Amino acid sequence: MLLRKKKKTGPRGLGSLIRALSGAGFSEKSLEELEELLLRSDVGANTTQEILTAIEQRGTKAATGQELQDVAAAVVREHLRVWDPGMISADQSLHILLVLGVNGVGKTTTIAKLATWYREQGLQRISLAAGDTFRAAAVRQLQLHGERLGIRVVAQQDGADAAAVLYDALDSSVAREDQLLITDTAGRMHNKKHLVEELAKMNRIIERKAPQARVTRVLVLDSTTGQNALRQAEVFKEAVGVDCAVLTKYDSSARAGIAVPLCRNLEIPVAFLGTGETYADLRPFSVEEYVQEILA
Ligand SMILES: Nc1nc2c(ncn2[C@@H]2O[C@H](COP(=O)(O)OP(=O)(O)OP(=O)(O)O)[C@@H](O)[C@H]2O)c(=O)[nH]1
Repeated sequence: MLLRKKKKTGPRGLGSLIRALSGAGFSEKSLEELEELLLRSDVGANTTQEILTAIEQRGTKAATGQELQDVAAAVVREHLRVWDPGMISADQSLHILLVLGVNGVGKTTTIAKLATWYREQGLQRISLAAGDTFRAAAVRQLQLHGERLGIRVVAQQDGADAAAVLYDALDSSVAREDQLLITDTAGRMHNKKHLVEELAKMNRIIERKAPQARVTRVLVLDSTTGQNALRQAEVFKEAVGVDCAVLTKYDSSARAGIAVPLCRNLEIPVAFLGTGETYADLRPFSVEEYVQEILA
């Protein structure tokens, strides 16, 4: 695990398709092809239409390929939102990341990557809490990451109450003066009532144990799953609220456009992109880089 680095594939061909519309390259067929590729890349129907309209308004006859690409880039750029990971820094007191997401999206790996990233930013006291007690394997997996990274993991026996894990973790995090506590949560999205109750319970415990702590709800989404990921975001946002998202498997997604509808339709800013399977494969979300890559 966490050894292979996957090749980047990209959505892609979007940029060359747009550039090729310039001058004599324009045809209804090539415009349709572009529409299809935009939709397949998951940027969303409204943004797809906006890009097509902007290109037509710019006029494909006179514009260079690069100018058409710039027009498309401007549309995409306008909708993107960033959550600044620098909001958590070494000179602040306890910040709690509640990590949300359904099983299989890369949640556990992302927690390990976040811990690695923040440690590299100079945070010295970081703990992890194995709050996905619904799945025994998730607890073990987090413990393994913690052992490999030399980062403390608070866990209880299988089937323990997630809130009890957080209770313990907060006790020790406050005592150790942790700067960051990253808490896994169970991702049973199909049971919205349970999701709400679990998060409400966690919030009450934080309120009681660490009222000064700042809390950020991070939703982990698998960027290869397109509309599914958006649906998950919708449910989590409605049930418990979401402050920012991490999009995993960006490296292996041919359609990584979901940051656009995520920001645009659900108003969830993106914090990081997961770019591979090693601990170092986490990149703060940059609008410019993303726009360049989507339209490469
Ligand atoms: N290529 C790639 N793989 C990733 C990324 N993030 C996670 N993975 C892989 O995705 C798989 C699932 O990741 P986990 O962290 O186990 O996912 P989880 O959400 O805890 O899901 P379960 O453990 O299946 O419930 C693992 O094989 C990870 O190595 C990423 O950004 N890029």
